[in-house]
Amino acid sequence: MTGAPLIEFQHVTKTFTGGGRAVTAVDDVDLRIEAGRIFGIIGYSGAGKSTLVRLINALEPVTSGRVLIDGVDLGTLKERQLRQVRAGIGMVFQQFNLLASRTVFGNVAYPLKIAGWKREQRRSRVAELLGFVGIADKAWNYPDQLSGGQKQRVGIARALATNPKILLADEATSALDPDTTGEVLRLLKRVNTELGVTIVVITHEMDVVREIADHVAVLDGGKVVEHGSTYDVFSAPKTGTAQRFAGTLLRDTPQGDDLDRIRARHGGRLVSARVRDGGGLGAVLSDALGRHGVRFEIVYGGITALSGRSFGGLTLELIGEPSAVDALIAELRDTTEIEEIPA
Ligand SMILES: Nc1ncnc2c1ncn2[C@@H]1O[C@H](COP(=O)(O)OP(=O)(O)OP(=O)(O)O)[C@@H](O)[C@H]1O
Repeated sequence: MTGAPLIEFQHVTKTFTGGGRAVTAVDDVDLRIEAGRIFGIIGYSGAGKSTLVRLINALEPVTSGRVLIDGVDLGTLKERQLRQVRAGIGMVFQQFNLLASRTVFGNVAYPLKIAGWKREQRRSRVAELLGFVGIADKAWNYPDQLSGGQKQRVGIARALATNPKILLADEATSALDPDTTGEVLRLLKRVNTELGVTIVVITHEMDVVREIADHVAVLDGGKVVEHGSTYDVFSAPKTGTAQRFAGTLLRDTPQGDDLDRIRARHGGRLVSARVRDGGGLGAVLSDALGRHGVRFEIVYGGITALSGRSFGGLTLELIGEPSAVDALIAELRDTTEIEEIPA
């Protein structure tokens, strides 16, 4: 996975004007999405996620900057060439957007028909796709006879029909219950690993990012405020927005009433330490504690995994001579992200 990114934003701004006012939905975004990734774009409502997607599939022109797909600047293309680019990009929607008057087969065959596939080719391609998404037995059902999860499987099969390189999933699981969400996310993962499709997942749900995204960008007010590997961004979030999203995964530091209750029960000094994969906090602690003659008790904590790597926080009560506790904290600071909770 080297070379030019499959999708690249270079200083992209998108401003909507109308009714005498201007809204900058995407604000000077620089972003590279490499081929083969499942890339999450997370942000609250109004952050500019849908606009970003519409710029990728050239449904909207940029106001300034460049969007490149496979190295080609979309701004330089004529409408006919843009249609070709769009044909290489599949799209999955929150509300599925299936044609109610057509069967499952008819819905999945539709883009093939438009692309001029012959009847026999269409038949075998649709059969193959329905098998892949696991609803071959529903081919002759209509959308209103399907569950939400089944409808989204149809949506995914339809999006994949013409063998796109890129799949854009805009809140694709937001209308589904947690179990069904899990099934659809596992299917998207197979689309990525088995078919090699690069997936851009737009979501406001941290669970979706955690489940499938290997890389992520956090969008806020039209700007990318943090981006990187999902583990790096959410195990050590820097901005308030990323911290709030990370906080929905794990409560690892005591706050408010929890902290008051801990204080009431523990008279010693309290420190909170970050736990990071490979950080070796346990070994560092036991070694330093022994040497300084300080005892400890774990009073609060949470550890979870992201992309198969653990992170979290532990709050310890340190019990010992004040000078020994000071020396211990000073020593731990060299190797560990540790903070004393003020009394
Ligand atoms: N066609 C448009 N005309 C005017 N303003 C728009 C248009 N599309 C989006 N906006 C504005 O741009 C901003 C970003 O909207 P966008 O839909 O991209 O955000 P979002 O993160 O996808 O939010 P949501 O999750 O609520 O859809 C909002 O302030 C929105 O009102």
